[in-house]
Amino acid sequence: MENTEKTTIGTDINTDKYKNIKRHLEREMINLNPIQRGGILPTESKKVIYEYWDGYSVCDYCAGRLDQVETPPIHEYLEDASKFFGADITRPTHGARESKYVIMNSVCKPGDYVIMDGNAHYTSFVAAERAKLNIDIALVEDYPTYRVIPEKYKERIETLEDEGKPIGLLLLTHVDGNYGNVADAKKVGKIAKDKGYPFLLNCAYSAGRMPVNAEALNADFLAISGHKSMSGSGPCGLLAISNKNEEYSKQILKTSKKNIVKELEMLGCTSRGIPILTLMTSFAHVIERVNNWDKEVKRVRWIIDELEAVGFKHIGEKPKNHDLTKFETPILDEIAEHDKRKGYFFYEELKKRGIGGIRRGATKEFKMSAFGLTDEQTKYVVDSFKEIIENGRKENNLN
Ligand SMILES: Cc1ncc(COP(=O)(O)O)c(C=O)c1O
Repeated sequence: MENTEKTTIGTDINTDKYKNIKRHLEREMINLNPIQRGGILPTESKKVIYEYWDGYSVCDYCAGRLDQVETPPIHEYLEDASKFFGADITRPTHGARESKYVIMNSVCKPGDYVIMDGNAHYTSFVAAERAKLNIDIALVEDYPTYRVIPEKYKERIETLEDEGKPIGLLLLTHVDGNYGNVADAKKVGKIAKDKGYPFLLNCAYSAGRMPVNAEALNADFLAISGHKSMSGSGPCGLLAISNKNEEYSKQILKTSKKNIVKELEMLGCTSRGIPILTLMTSFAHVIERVNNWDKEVKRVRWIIDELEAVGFKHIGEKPKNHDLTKFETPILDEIAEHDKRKGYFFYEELKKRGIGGIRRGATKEFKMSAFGLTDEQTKYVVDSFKEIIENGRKENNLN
């Protein structure tokens, strides 16, 4: 018989505090945090959220698997995404890290070595650890450039081979999250190809901001972040797969013995609501901005020139090729020493001017991005930095 007894589970929990959660950084502010700039939704995506905000909202017409859904046009979107990324097959995931894990867990065997660059993101390490792989590092250049050295991959392959250690995968961070260096993926891909190892390109900071083509870069797989660089609501991502080596795609897309349409690595289905929907509605916007990447590169180079002239030092490769920029800022540090607000003066002065996304209290160095800002906004940001420095100098009698 059905249990109709009334329960009181959870009724003593005060849930009022969850009812009106406000975003700490106001939406109207200019957000300079590099992880945020490529995930800002265009208006068309914001509007569609109202249609799709229920739980499994994209699954109304599912015939068995997420990537095959025709209404909304997920299947078509994934085919178009493959075209856009120069790949053959694309699957939705929950983010770049999940895409990396899928590859590591399916293409490699436990105990294999994955060779990654010295700028690799922590998510590459945790994905490898979870897949029970060993990690080997291809060192990068020292301070202040930190550029990836493609030849180091060759060296590491040869060393591991000499030591009889099994290599399962080469992984390259296309654009790293500390310096915004754009690695020479094509060269690393060529090394992987010549040596016969699969090559995974972590495109969390590249695909969706700048042109990325798996075939042209000799990449077998692209790990793409929807919320970081494809104007998607988090969490979402894509895994783009080249089908040149069918052995790999067979392993990655292996289906369950019991639930025969469900792909194991996707645990059947991945992104099942708003996130995948926003990837689709933002696609036109993403295509347009990728085709305007040259303007973004010009923008960041201009910012660096302007801010180096007032005492900032840009860290990373020169010339700069990506919007994520790291600065050492000794002048801010000097002002902080004298200002009564100490290290918080910079954050507070920026906030007054409607600018956010720079870490609170950071004055020695910080990362920023102006990706997608208008020219007017870019100038406003740079002028605000200059004004804050000038005022700080004057008020504290610094030269
Ligand atoms: C270089 C790089 N790779 C991967 C990630 C993780 O991306 P996701 O959140 O989509 O897993 C980040 C996040 O900051 C990153 O900077």
